[in-house]
Amino acid sequence: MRSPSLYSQDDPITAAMKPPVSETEAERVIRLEHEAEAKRISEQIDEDLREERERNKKKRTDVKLLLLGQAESGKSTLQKQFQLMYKPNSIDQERLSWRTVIYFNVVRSIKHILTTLEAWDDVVDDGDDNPALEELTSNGHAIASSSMMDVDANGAQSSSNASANPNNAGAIQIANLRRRLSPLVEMDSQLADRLSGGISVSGSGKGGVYVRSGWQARTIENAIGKLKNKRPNTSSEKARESVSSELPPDPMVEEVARLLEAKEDDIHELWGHLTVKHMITKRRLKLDEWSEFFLKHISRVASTDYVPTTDDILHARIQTMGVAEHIFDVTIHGKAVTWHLYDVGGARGQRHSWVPYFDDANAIIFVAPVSAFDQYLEEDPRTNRIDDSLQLFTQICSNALLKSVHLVLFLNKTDLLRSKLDKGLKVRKYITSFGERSNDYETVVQYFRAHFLQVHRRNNENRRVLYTHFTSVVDTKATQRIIGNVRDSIFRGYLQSAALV
Ligand SMILES: Nc1nc2c(ncn2[C@@H]2O[C@H](COP(=O)(O)OP(=O)(O)OP(=O)(O)O)[C@@H](O)[C@H]2O)c(=O)[nH]1
Ligand SMILES: [Mg+2]
Repeated sequence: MRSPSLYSQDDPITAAMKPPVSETEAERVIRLEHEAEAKRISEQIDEDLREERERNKKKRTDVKLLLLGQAESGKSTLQKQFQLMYKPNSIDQERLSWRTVIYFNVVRSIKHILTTLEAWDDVVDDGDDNPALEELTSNGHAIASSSMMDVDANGAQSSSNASANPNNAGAIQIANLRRRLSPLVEMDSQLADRLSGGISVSGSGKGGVYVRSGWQARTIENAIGKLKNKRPNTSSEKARESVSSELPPDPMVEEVARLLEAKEDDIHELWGHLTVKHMITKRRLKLDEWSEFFLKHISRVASTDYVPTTDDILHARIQTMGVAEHIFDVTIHGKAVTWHLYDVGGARGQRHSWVPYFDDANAIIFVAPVSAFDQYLEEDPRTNRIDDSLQLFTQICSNALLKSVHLVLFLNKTDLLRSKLDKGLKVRKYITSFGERSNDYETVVQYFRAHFLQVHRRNNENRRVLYTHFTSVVDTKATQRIIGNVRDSIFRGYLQSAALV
């Protein structure tokens, strides 16, 4: 028996496909139409399959990088550095939306200063340190924020504090400043609402404001436009115009800008006031790094045509809620690689949202702020921040889902550590195990590094390498160099593991 060939007349398929002998012209046209449609569908399927193959191929060159670490460790700031390096235009596009955050940072800082001063009756009494009050303000922004409520609800209380010390000129000056600054301070909750989109998250310590991924796009719609109809005559006006929009300005944000300009002298006076300086020296008033940064630059920030600089954006503070994905196309040694950067919220209440991202992560940068040896968690004021970082790092190193992930450790905020040590802060006062070691920068960073290395060693069944870097992620030049190194080493590790699959 002959086996049927493709051309064989006996081939049942060919036979079935053959047009009937009695086919009319009209039937022939319909048949050809059907055949053309079938061909189109078949080609479409082929094309879909080809695209899917392409997508899968691309997927294989996608690198997933998680930024992990406690709140305020610097993850989002590091993400901004990636953005500056690989998508610089996007920073320009969202530049104006950072104005709202920076205004919020300034208003919150002023509120925090005034509240803390009020807790001390607006005076520094060198001879009479009240241990109860010291306890109240030294350890807790949370405590400070609860007394903030009293100020808001009862503004008159501030002047009564001053009248209780009628001979104290400083207290009267501060009471007057509090009264004059109150319209600005009262904008705090509206700014918070604008940024969080009205969502409040419990357990955010000092009343922190969380933003979800994509908040820039939402706030930028409200933040642009003020000078739209004016001819640009300064570089900042030009910068505003470069972000074109037909959307109207946000009257609330413009009101804050107007108040800041009107109150600039008062803010200067408060920031330079002797009582404030004394409170800082005596560590009764603890200011966050971004508070100091923006209060030092208040003349610039308070000007009506203020446009945040890149340095301002790197110093701005807004808490991340959940997990924000950022995608960058990076060419490494001539190969196009898509990087997915996951910037997570680091507060304890946010950490549960990290786990779904562990499954297919290629690499982790764990960010630990080494300057935080004298600081405690917002969420739990009994836990020292370095302790929390070490505990969290232990969990990451020992997590079974992450056991083959490339691991990088950033010992961050080294600039702030240096300045704290220069001011004479003693590590052993907060970390007793530091003992009698020398309190200089090199000894301190190596001491902290050794602790992280020990955690890694004890949780390292797979003998994976830990890459450590001392960083200050607000320093663009240094950070971008480190990002380049990290990128290459992650990619090398990625290629090796891909080759094993
Ligand atoms: N001086 C200095 N400031 C830093 C450094 N790293 C971060 N900061 C500042 O610290 C603040 C907190 O940084 P973020 O990047 O928002 O912290 P985060 O880890 O994203 O915090 P969450 O989103 O709450 O988890 C910001 O105001 C940053 O500008 C640093 O190395 N040096
Ligand atoms: Mg963040």
